[in-house]
Amino acid sequence: MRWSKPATPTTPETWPPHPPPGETELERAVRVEEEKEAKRTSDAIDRELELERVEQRKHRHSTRVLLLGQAESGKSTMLKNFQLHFAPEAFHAESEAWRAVIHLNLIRSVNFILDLLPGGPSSTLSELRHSRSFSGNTLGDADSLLRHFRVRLSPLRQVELILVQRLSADDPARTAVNVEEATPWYYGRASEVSIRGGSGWKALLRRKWNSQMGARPDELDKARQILHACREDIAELWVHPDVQKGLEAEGVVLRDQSGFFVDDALRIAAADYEPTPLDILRARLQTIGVEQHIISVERFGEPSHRWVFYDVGGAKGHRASWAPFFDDVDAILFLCPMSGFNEVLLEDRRVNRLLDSFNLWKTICMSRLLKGTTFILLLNKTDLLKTKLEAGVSFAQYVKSYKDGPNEHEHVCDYLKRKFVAMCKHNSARERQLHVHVTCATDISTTAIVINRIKDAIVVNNLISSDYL
Ligand SMILES: Nc1nc2c(ncn2[C@@H]2O[C@H](COP(=O)(O)OP(=O)(O)OP(=O)(O)O)[C@@H](O)[C@H]2O)c(=O)[nH]1
Ligand SMILES: [Mg+2]
Repeated sequence: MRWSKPATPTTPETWPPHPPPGETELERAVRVEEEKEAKRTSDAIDRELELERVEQRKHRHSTRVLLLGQAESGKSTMLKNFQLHFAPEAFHAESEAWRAVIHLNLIRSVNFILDLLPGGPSSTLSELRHSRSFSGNTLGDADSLLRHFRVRLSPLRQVELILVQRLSADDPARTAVNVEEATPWYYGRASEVSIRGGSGWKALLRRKWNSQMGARPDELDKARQILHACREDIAELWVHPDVQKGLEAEGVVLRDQSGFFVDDALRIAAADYEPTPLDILRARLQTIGVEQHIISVERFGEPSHRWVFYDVGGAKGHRASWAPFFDDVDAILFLCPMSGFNEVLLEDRRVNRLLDSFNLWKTICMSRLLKGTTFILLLNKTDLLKTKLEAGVSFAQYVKSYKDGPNEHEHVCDYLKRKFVAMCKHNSARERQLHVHVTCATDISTTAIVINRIKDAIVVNNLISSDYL
């Protein structure tokens, strides 16, 4: 907020003014009180102005970027890439915290499988049908196999509880039970991992145990030991033909879901597991609300440049909290997951993902607050788009305006690029800087190239708008 100081009634040399001649005792008391009040107001405004100046001095070398896009478009993953690129030491220092998220991703997938298959709490009315078709084994065989895994892997429920408690320990309102409420539960999906509050949870996992945290000092170690003891069973469960058939019968492709680590269970559940940068990029942690992340560029012998990122929750219920951040950013990074053309939103299963991205983009372009802001559009998840098209999923079947365009990756990317650029032109109040990149946010080396281009585009644009160029 900007303050302007009200004009003082006299020049500073004559402040406070001389007492008027013939002033009574009462008039004097009133005048002195008024002068005191005026001084208090003036001092308060001076303090505000000074604070603002300090803030401006501090932020002179900051670039502020707002990440926008629907849930699971890859915003937080792109942010991790910026961290890895600009501040690799800080990125690596956080890998221990990410280990807990990766373990939780893995455990939730396993518990999801056990709950979904016949006999589990989430199995549906079709249970009987699937039990019968469960591998062509007799009903008894299938039942006893699943019972065997459920018993062997039951300690994972406790590990899940410990990790959730530990990750959400700074937020008393969010317990292991209501942490689930952040995302609507959907029958065919493993539940989300979501924690409110920026990067505070990372510090929590590093910090030594204290009595308020609710987890005993050895509990994280214990959780890792239990997971380690279960790893052979997890791997066995996953490759078992009955389990694969059961998931297929339910129409669940677990590999396509965010935070899928079951293929790597033996490595990830190993006692000495250290997450790789790629593991960290693949870890899924749903963003709740708006998180501010400050990245200080690690460069020796140069003054540090700061990047301030606002990473938002993309699900429909979180979008109302985006607008207050619109008027104070240098660039918008908008992500559209191209592979979503044949998917629906998790929070509203009537809405196609690509259509939702189009509508969001249109709304952002039309925003008056953003009329002068540089836009960077990332057409993300290009790898998944390619896999889908190569597997024969028809783009034109879902996007009617594509008509009889070739079902090839390059053509589809080109089409989407043209479509987004045209929407931007059509809906922006005035001409704006728009940079478009096709990305795979889980590919570190290609994303590094894109990040350098983004950096150049934002820096040049800032120089232009500050009249340096
Ligand atoms: N294969 C593939 N996976 C990706 C890509 N980009 C992101 N992901 C994965 O997609 C999942 C979701 O990404 P996030 O970055 O958490 O999505 P988000 O936009 O921050 O989602 P919200 O926080 O819910 O708004 C993560 O597990 C990522 O690893 C990509 O280009 N290719
Ligand atoms: Mg996110």
